[in-house]
Amino acid sequence: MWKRVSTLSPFLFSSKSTSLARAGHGWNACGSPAMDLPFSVNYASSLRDKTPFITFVLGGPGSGKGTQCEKIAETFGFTHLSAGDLLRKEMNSNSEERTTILNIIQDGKIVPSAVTVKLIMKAMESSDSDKFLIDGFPRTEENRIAFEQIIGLEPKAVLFFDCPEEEMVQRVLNRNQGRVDDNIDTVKKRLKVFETLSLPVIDYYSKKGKLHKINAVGDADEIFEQVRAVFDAPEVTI
Ligand SMILES: Nc1ncnc2c1ncn2[C@@H]1O[C@H](COP(=O)(O)OP(=O)(O)OP(=O)(O)O)[C@@H](O)[C@H]1O
Ligand SMILES: Nc1ccn([C@H]2C[C@H](O)[C@@H](COP(=O)(O)O)O2)c(=O)n1
Ligand SMILES: [Mg+2]
Repeated sequence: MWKRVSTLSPFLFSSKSTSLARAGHGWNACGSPAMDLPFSVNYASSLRDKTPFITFVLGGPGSGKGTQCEKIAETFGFTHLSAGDLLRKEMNSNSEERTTILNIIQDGKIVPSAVTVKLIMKAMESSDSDKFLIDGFPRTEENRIAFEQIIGLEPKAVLFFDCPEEEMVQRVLNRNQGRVDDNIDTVKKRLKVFETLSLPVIDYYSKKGKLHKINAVGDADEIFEQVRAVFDAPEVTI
């Protein structure tokens, strides 16, 4: 059963739109926690009524999150939402936030949570699914807290793809999908951000007993067998 973790603050129910300028209040691109959400949303309550099955998918850059999410979605019927893909789509739109998002991604940093959570929530709201894989989120404690405050739900399970840095670097540099952050300078920065800001989130879910650590080295199909065991286990009833 889903646990509702917080009462939404009154300011979540006004009708203002978001902008990175407003998001700048109380938040920063490096992920320092701030509790005072800078924008307003009014669609979280319908999401909470759906009480969807949420799995967060974590791991460093190039650890194979996207690759494994595709297999999980196909096998177990989850809807795959990649936070990075949602941000790239926003970056390539005529959104007033596109340049700021581009600069943050190119610099290997983390986009303010207000922006990312809003994109995830919109995607969840516009889907009929009740099972979501949220790939690459939460990347920071700030991300995690913002999701809890705005959506009021916790993940049922958290996957962590554990991969050595050298392997991640090689995979990213060989990816060849034209991503602005697939270069050695940005990858080094992303690895540092992963270590300083994302590992504490992984530690948080480990302490809560929700973390499933997957050895992300080897053939993608072999890795998926470890993932399959997680979703086949009786304690993770989908
Ligand atoms: N087990 C694997 N062995 C070798 N290469 C892999 C493996 N899994 C994925 N790859 C390749 O490594 C690259 C990175 O994989 P993927 O995009 O799934 O990682 P990611 O964790 O989503 O990365 P990012 O956080 O940068 O989005 C891709 O080119 C993918 O095809
Ligand atoms: N929660 C997130 C997820 C992603 N981003 C930004 C910064 C990442 O380097 C970039 C690419 O994400 P990926 O496709 O690797 O998951 O997108 C973020 O700021 N916050
Ligand atoms: Mg990815």
